[in-house]
Amino acid sequence: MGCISSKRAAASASPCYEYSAAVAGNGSVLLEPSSSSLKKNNSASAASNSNNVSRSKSKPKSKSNSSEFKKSGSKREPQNQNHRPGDVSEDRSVVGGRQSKKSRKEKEGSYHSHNSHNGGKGSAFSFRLGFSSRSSLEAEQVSAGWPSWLSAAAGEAIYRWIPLKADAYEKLEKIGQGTYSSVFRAKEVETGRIVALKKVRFDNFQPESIRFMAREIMILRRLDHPNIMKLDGIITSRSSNSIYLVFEYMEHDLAGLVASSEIKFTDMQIKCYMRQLFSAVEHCHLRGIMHRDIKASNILVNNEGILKLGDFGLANVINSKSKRPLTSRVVTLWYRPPELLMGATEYGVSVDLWSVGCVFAELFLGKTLLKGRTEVEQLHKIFKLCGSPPEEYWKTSKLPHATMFKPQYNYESSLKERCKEFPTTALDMLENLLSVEPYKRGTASSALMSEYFKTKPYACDPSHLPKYPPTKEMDAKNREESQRKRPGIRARETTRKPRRVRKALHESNGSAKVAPKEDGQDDHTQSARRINGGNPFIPKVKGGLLRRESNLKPQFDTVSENCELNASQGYSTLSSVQTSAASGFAWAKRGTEDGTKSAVSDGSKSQFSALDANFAKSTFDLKQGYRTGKTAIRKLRTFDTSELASTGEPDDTGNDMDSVVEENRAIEFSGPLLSQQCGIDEHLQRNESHIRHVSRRSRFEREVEPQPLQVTI
Ligand SMILES: Nc1ncnc2c1ncn2[C@@H]1O[C@H](COP(=O)(O)OP(=O)(O)OP(=O)(O)O)[C@@H](O)[C@H]1O
Repeated sequence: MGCISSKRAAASASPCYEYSAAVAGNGSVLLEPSSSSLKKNNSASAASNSNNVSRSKSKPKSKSNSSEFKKSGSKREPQNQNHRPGDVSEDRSVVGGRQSKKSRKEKEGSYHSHNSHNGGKGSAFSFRLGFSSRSSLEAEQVSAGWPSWLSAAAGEAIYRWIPLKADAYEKLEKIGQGTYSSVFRAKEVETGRIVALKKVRFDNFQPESIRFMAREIMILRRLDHPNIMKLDGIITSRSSNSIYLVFEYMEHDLAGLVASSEIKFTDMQIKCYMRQLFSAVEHCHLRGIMHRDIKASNILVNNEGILKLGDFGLANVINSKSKRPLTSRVVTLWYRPPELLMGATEYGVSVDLWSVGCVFAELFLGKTLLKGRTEVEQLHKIFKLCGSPPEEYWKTSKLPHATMFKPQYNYESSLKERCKEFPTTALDMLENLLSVEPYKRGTASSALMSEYFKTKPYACDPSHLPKYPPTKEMDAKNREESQRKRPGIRARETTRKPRRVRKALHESNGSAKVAPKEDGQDDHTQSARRINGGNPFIPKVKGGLLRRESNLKPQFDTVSENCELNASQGYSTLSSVQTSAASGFAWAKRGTEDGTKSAVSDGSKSQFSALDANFAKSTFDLKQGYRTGKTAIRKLRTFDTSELASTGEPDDTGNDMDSVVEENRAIEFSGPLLSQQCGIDEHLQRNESHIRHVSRRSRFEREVEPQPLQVTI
């Protein structure tokens, strides 16, 4: 296929790529160096080694070396928790030698300590490695300064790079918290440049979790576009169980901007952001990558108005030839397309277009478009907004759970009504993006060529966007927290909104993800704390049914299994709760793991009892969660390896990450998907107040617990 060159691409300064190259890139991800380059590498690393050794010997171990990072003047500077004594000065390969550019070039041969961005077809990343064995590659990488655990599990991801030096950065404050990472602002000592350090931690050096991270790195290295976050390099330590990914620093994320009450985007500004976002998505898709977690908080914006798509932790390579099923447990719930909610295991880039549609609407509305609290509710909201698909769709659908989710009544789309304030061309584009049928969503390229971008008011130039005060999702959260701590406000707010529930979830969870939220609340502070599988609050009943969830990332599934165990111990009666196939939606319960089919109880009554049980169990889990949650997280904070597990080793296509769906996965319902006539809203409200009550009580219990005395030695 020819080169994609258009005014649009030029306008966005997007490089010109061949589609065929992108797709061909899917499979071959490795590099074949010539034997001479191999020799060069060997001698380079030997040189690098001796250099490191002599440096570590000559450099006396000082106190400040006890932290991997240079000490910041700021008192708030977080210390590296994973530091072990001797990390820096005793272990020569703890941090690789990142000398001045010139000497580095001389000494390292073909290694790069930062992103070389040779982007496009010629990427070093996209050839085959010629090492005689994995162990020789490992030896090579270890001598270049990489820890062996990383090289063993993710050699390809770090191929031809050397680690960056930790003490080349001064770590400043924490700026973001993700599911499995913390993000810090930091200063590059030599240049004063501000960067973002994403700390990714692994428990017990599990190869699967390392390979998940490796996939993110490999994908980031494959991408090279002004609207996609650039990975500058990796800081690692031989002994620590974490690494830092170094990114350029971005002042804002869209979640924070949208949440700010002072910011209301104009049409031109929205168009400017959307053009940049579509350009980023187009680049990913042309390079054979689907992001699978597009949401406002993963879209970063700097003070120059440049938007960059970040967080490729769930991204995957598109492999149209592969018959391997994909996991449907991707994309944050509010941005998750209907086919994934219905369990699709074969899907493509159109999942991203749905998410982009949700972000698009959010920019206009100033709040999240579809805020389901459970997968079922999310799908219900989608059908109510976008219309339920025609009969033909259900007849021909191969989606695993399609028959279960088919609504009894057809819904007409209410999108026009809900978005009546939008410009016509924007609404047309939104209708395409939010098509329940994926093929109707078009492509990022077609969106960029749509009438929306061709009509006035045109997109403004990024440099004309206003300079915003700090508005990260985390800033918004902090603002909310400090507001809440102010006396007077606290009492009022706690009676108005069940925040305590979410806080409890947050705390018991151990990671900053929660929660169902109520209309009118700040969406994005919620999204950072959304419900996830690690939350003991989630009522997942063994053997089948209910769960109040879930925009979890797949890596946390195992955590919820642990919680499921806790729950089932004390609340086993709930496992017999049945759902109904009778009204509202055609329910069926999938066989449990041992293959038994559940009986289907009758009538709408059981629908409600399922929902009641769900919420009742939530309260149980909430209490239980305080006790078990943290241990559960600690023990089982591991990745859902379903996409990694099938092969273990990379296959020829390099697409080993992309595979097996959770077999035997119990279908998790949060209650039946009811039509509005069934009064689900009132029911949810009732349950909500029940949760509120329990959370208040449990908080009260916690508060009256005696606090341990502080002992000063
Ligand atoms: N380069 C950056 N510059 C500034 N802030 C950043 C940068 N990268 C990430 N952040 C902040 O950190 C937050 C979390 O980062 P990121 O999404 O990459 O982590 P994650 O663990 O994958 O998160 P999640 O689970 O929410 O997807 C972002 O929402 C953003 O606010």
